Amino acid sequence: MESVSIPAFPTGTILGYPRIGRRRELKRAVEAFWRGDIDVTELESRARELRRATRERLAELGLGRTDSSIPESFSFYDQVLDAAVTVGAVSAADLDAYFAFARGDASRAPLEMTKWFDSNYHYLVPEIGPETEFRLTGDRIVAEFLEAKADGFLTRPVIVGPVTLLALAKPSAEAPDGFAPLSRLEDVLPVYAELLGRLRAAGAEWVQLDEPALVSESLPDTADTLRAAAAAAYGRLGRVEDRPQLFVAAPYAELGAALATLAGTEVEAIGLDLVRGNIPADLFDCTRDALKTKTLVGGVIDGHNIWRGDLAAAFAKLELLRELSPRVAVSTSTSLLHVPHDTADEPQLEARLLSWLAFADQKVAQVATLAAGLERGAAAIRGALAEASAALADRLSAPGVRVPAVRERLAGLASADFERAPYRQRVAEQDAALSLPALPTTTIGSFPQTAEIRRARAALAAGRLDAAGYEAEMREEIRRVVALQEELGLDVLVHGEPERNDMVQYFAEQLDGFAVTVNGWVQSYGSRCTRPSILWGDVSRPAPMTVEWSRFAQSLTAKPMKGMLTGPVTILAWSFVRDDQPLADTANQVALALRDEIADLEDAGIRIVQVDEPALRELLPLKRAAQAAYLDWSVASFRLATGGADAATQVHTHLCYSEFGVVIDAIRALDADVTSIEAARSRMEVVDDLSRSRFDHGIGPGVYDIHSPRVPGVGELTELLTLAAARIPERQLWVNPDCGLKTRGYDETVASLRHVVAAARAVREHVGAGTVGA
Ligand SMILES: CN1c2c(nc(N)[nH]c2=O)NC[C@@H]1CNc1ccc(C(=O)N[C@@H](CCC(=O)N[C@@H](CCC(=O)N[C@@H](CCC(=O)O)C(=O)O)C(=O)O)C(=O)O)cc1
Ligand SMILES: N[C@@H](CCS)C(=O)O
Ligand SMILES: [Zn+2]
Repeated sequence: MESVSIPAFPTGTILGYPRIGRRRELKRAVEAFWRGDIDVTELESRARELRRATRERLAELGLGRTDSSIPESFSFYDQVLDAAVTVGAVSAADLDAYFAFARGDASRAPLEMTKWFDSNYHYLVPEIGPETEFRLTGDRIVAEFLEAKADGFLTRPVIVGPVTLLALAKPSAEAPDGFAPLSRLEDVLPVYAELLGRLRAAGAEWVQLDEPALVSESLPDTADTLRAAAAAAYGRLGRVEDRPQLFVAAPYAELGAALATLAGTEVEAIGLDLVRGNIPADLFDCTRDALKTKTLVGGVIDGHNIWRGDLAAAFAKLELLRELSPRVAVSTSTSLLHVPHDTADEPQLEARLLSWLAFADQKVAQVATLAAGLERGAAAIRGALAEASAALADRLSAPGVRVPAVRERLAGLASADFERAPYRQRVAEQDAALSLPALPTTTIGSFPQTAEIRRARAALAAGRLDAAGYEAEMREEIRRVVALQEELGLDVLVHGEPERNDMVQYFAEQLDGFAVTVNGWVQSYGSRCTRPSILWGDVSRPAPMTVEWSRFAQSLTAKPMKGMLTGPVTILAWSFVRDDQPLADTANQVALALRDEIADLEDAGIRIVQVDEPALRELLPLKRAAQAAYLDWSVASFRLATGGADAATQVHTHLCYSEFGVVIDAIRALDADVTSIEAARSRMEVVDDLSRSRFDHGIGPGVYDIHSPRVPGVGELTELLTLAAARIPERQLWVNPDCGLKTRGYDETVASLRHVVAAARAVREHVGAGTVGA
């Protein structure tokens, strides 16, 4: 390519934008399509309108219309599934087939879903084996580029890069033991090459390839293997003739040694996460020389959090980056997928708090400001930098940010506050208090959140229903759920969590130090969204949060009713958390609030309390060097939350949505009396990990996957339970689904739980007869 014809990388850009829609238009459209209320033409038309509105909005906020600065990052469900479809690893001829991979249908189970790096976004895990045939099958990425072009935009197509796609895939059922999907790199590269050619032919000047796998040390492939793959991939793609310029983005952590690898390839631009990572200082001369020819895209605006932040410091990082290359651009550290659209949608928040925040649209504007600084010099943006600094100073010193009583209580903690009575003593006291059968059956907490429940909550918020009316409806629901569980024959009951909009937001709404949003939706997976709360100040509990619901539920049954709390790590993981003090301190503040709640639950006669920590694995740092310290404080905060519980109170915890092998020791260190854990999709693999680590507390490996409407048969449940019973001593084994039932309907829930109880009874008889594992 002639150097004169190379289009420059835009000075300011973002790695991606929320795609669910400012008012969750995409959620409503795809769910309407799934229900059969709209047809595919209507779905496509609504999606097109959403993409059009997004481009217009981004241009309005300061990104260029025709300079490739607007990323084309739409997806109907998930970007990993999209990339797998594009290269033919998953063959989905139409949207029905596409959604079937995500949600399952009569003929197939859904693809596995797991956490996207250390975020609360979940991607679908493609299955790739030696038999997978790669060919360019999906053309949506080209079509969306052309659609934008027809609207007068020159956008930048975005796709998950080949290394990350393969590194995140799992071996197909046909693959031999030890097979690594990344071994198919050479076969998938021609497809990416062909795609690049098509995009160039369509007029694309830059393409963004997302390669977050390159920053992770937590994937099955080692960092060395991933780097070698990147060298091969971008060596090969760099040589494609007549292609767009390549922008390889590496969000979520520091690129480290992989920066030198990318520098040694033909890619034209490299995206660095400068929120999580630093500008490398110890580079070899050859890398320094190579980087001088690249555009370095500094991800200095945090895509993962909602603070307005220190804009002057961000600009200083860009200036430092200029020492490595004369071509520097500004970007977000990650896609803005993880943050809500616009602070203007939250007029109910205090103006002072609002002035500290930047949601996606404010971050785009920040990018535009810093780009102006890069182009015209710091003086041109001095005012904006000073305003951001003033807001930051205000945040750090505002009332409520540091509350002396909270700090004194934390400072007074002793090691005994993190310890319960010895486990053997607890077992004896709990056995006497609870008299449970062998292999007790239970559920994880939530029962289906029906349309009626959500309507009642919406009516309460709109003032169409008063608090007493709302409470009466929730009590009625709890009555129904308790009666149902009695009828099903479950042993440990739950109240069903109908009163909770979300397992984190519900608590945030009642704790001091948090604010919650009304429209701050963030995609968690597919059409499912959450409104992460904003943890801005010192946390304390003005009043009990769950006690009256649990007391009421317990009054309806003689069986033990589990109190249900969300643990400190998960409350942090699924909120936007203050960044002015160590997470460990914030976690302990939340833990103390939960500790008081547990004491109140005990006083109300609750004998089992579950403290959910599904996000324990999610927050694990991607870099190994940081993992031990994280596990120390996260485990400590759980122990602080539960450490005040009486020996006779049975403390449960629940974990889901991740690979747990790497945190097995931490799970043991939580010292929960019973741990329920996702296991069905991996056919109880986690049970092996646990028994290898000599886990001797109670364990409830989930026996069926609640992510699918499919009702598991008694036979398969019995088989899975038998597998578990062969590895876990009878006194330890509990029987439960993988996770809460809030996203399921009642028909499948009742049928599934009936089968679970039947399977537990069948296996109990075998265990009693001593035949399991024989
Ligand atoms: C368990 N998981 C969770 C994660 N993160 C959380 N913060 N919470 C979780 O439970 N991460 C890991 C997993 C998987 N992730 C999710 C995420 C989201 C859902 C889910 O079911 N989300 C619901 C929204 C839940 C909610 O906030 N409900 C509110 C508002 C409901 C609503 O939309 N109301 C309508 C009006 C209703 C009517 O009139 O009919 C409206 O506002 O327009 C509530 O119940 O009050 C979702 O639908 O996306 C599950 C797992
Ligand atoms: N108690 C919660 C845990 C979800 S991870 C529920 O049942 O929905
Ligand atoms: Zn769960």
